[in-house]
Amino acid sequence: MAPQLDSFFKQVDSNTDVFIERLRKAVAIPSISAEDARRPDVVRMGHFLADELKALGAEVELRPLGKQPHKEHLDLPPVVLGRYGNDKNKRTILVYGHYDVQPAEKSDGWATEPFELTVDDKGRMFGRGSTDDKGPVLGWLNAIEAHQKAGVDFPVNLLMCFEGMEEYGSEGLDDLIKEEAKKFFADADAVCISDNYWLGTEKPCLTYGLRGCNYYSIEVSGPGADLHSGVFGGQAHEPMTDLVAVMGSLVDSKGNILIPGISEQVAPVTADEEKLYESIAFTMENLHESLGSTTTIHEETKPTLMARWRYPSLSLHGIEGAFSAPGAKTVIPAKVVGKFSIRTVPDMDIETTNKVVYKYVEEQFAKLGSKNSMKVYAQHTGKWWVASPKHWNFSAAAKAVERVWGVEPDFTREGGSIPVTLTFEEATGKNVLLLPMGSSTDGAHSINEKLDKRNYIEGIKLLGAYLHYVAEEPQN
Ligand SMILES: C[C@H](N)C(=O)N[C@@H](Cc1c[nH]cn1)C(=O)O
Ligand SMILES: [Zn+2]
Ligand SMILES: [Zn+2]
Repeated sequence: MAPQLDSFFKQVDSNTDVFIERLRKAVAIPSISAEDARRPDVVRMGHFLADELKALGAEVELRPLGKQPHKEHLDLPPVVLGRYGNDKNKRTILVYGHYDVQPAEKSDGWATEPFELTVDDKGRMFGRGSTDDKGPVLGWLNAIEAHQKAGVDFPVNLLMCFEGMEEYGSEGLDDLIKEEAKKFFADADAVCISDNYWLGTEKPCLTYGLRGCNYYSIEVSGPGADLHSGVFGGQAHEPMTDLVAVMGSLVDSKGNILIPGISEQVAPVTADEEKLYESIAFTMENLHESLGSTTTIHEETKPTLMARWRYPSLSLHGIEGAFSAPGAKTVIPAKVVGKFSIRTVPDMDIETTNKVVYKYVEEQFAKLGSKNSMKVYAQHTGKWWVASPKHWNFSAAAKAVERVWGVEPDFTREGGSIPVTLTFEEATGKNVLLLPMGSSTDGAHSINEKLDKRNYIEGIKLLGAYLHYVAEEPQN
């Protein structure tokens, strides 16, 4: 394998500019799944990927998913299904990624235009989606191209499933995965997802767990229209005052969730699990660097990692309808929608969690004695996932990490969520591996999201090397 991988690696290095150009084109498409007006851009991004794949010789289908639930005027973006290679003597690996991105505006505080890939002198490639998840998705395409240019036989058959709604709860994808498990995905021997991050900036990891995510809205309304606070203040119940009181009762500033019935569902920590945290390469400095501050709740790494992987958390995200522009508008908003989410862990149940959340929010609102109306509902939900890393899929990836990065990877869990991971595992019955490309300082979902050139280029080598080791790894 050594000379083959060396030729592949050489091609990756000499095609650096081509691969960065491909990322530049992808970042330039503002494929924001959460914004209705950007839906044509999300669709455009799906077509861009499909065209790039076709040009590389892959068989590609754009699968429509129908209308978006609760937004029937919007078509869901298509799922890009691809196949590269169909050799019965090779293993088949199914890879998943997403081509949609989080919202981004320069005015949010970006130093550069979010949809223009900007490479600085430290090799940091700034742009929305660079690390989450356009860089890793293009990593698979780049690995194919470097094999072709190196004249190295592609070691596996590759099935690809790239969606455009991951950042909005993967609407519509669960059903497609279940339907295709015994059709398009039938040959898959294992699944690999590159859509998370290292714990720090130097040590690669393989990931075997994710938290789930239940995302909620609380709508409070009363007045027929926005009001003048001088003319009407003190006379009408104000939706924003009610909402802030309810939202303020969900979590305290130490991160404790105040809703009864949440912590009761969390599985107890075992003695074996306790030991795992000791060997992970992670420092508080890593956290300070990726946080961009030292404002941590915990002072030590173990409770910090447990808070990220092992316990639920509740975050307040924003208020739709609230005055948020600079200046001093004296308005009483007539209707406001508060958004919060709970990251869930074993053994939390989606429905039980919804039930206790609705009950608690309704009780808190009732306590206010307000004449306004309140509605609470889940926008989307997705279950947590924890798998066994004792599988050839993981051992092949560990060898690839050692070959490319020269170190043994850490085995980690992830605080974020990729809702369809569990669906892939259950529907195909195959092992799922998370193989991250980006690092802890990439700022996914934040301003100034970036992917380091080094992580992109070595990451392409990693994805390709993983496929070579997969081809050779003995069955468990
Ligand atoms: C880890 C992955 N790259 C990611 O960012 N996932 C999102 C998925 C999500 C869940 N609800 C909305 N989006 C995340 O963890 O926030
Ligand atoms: Zn994301
Ligand atoms: Zn992602």
